[in-house]
Amino acid sequence: MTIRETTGESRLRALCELAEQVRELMDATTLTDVPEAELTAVTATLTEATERLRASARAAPQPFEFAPDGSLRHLGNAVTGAANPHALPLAVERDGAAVRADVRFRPLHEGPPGSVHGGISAMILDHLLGQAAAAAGFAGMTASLTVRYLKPVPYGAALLATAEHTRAEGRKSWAEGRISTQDGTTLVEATGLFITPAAWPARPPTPPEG
Ligand SMILES: CCCCCCCCCCCCCCCC(=O)SCCNC(=O)CCNC(=O)[C@H](O)C(C)(C)COP(=O)(O)OP(=O)(O)OC[C@H]1O[C@@H](n2cnc3c(N)ncnc32)[C@H](O)[C@@H]1OP(=O)(O)O
Repeated sequence: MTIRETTGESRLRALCELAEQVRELMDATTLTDVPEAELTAVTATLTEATERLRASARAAPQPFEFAPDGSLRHLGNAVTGAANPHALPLAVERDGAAVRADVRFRPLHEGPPGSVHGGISAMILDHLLGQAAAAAGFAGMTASLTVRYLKPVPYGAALLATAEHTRAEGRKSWAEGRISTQDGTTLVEATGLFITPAAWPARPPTPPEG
């Protein structure tokens, strides 16, 4: 894992703006109903744009790094990374060994008709539980994740994802969390086991946010 000090904040902001535009593009692609000729024309435009971006490419997404304010961030993360178009991106807030994030899924995340794919909910919970473990000082890799799907998760609605660290034993630690509606109805809940790899420092720095 690479941790470096960030230079080129202005370029990083431009990269995050590009990623946000790509999210808009993905939404538009999922929902578009324009005629075939327009689809073909837009595809040609995007093919050209893709080649322009590939003119100079790195081997991996943006790494863990220290932001100018000293916080640890991971702009390339698939769940929280503002520079990764795959990410919602989730803005995780920490309160002791508990974390929370507002979530609004999009039609792009559809699994069953009209609701969110279960794997997407699991991904969000995996990350939240992992951050709760890290917030408690037990940053690690997910060893197991148990997800219980209680009610379909809607897209388009303002939802809340929360998680907290529950206990630790050596390099193993456990966390639990849930995705709920604003009125407190739990839609999905999860428990996870996180293991700090033996090769990691005993207590890696705890990330204040995504
Ligand atoms: C430097 C800066 C850092 C900053 C840091 C910030 C972090 C910011 C957090 C962000 C939050 C991200 C949250 C998403 C996190 C992912 O998505 S991680 C990606 C998905 N997970 C993986 O890829 C993990 C792949 N697996 C592995 O790498 C290894 O199997 C593991 C999990 C590290 C364990 O390997 P290991 O340390 O060699 O384990 P090992 O010594 O064999 O066993 C240790 C103990 O754990 C038990 N165990 C091992 N595996 C399992 C298992 N799968 N199930 C149950 N028990 C198990 C063993 O039985 C043993 O138990 P005891 O005998 O001690 O009682």
